[in-house]
Amino acid sequence: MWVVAAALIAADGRVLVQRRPPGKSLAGLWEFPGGKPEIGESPEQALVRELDEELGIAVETRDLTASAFASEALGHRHLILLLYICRIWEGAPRALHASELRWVDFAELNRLDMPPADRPLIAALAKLI
Ligand SMILES: Nc1nc2c([nH]c(=O)n2[C@H]2C[C@H](O)[C@@H](COP(=O)(O)OP(=O)(O)OP(=O)(O)O)O2)c(=O)[nH]1
Repeated sequence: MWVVAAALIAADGRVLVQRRPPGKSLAGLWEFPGGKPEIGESPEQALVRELDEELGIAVETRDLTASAFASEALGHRHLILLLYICRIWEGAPRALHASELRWVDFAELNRLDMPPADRPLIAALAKLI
């Protein structure tokens, strides 16, 4: 399973995370916004679409910087999670799919309950920003 996700980074260095809603797999855990590419989409096109659907923001593919990936078993599937950094977007993110959004610094990011694939990504992100 391939998933693309974005670390949106605000001017003050905080990162946006969203909470997975009840009824979904991994409900209640915090994640980077994103999702699965559809057939025929590039990873960057998929992420632009997901950020529009999930947060209502407009992002240009050129403003997505490929940054890190994680490879983790997830139940009986195997997840490859591609993380992009994004610092430029239009609009104010709203929780259109998530139960909650939060802008967090790295100390908070490390304390949040996130899926296992996200742990190594946070460590990688800390070195990149
Ligand atoms: N967007 C996102 N997904 C993540 C992260 N970490 C992580 O393990 N995932 C997993 C959760 C989901 O299984 C999958 C993303 O799928 P999705 O959000 O598009 O769809 P979904 O919840 O319906 O997925 P699922 O029920 O098939 O697991 O990737 C993350 O940081 N961001």
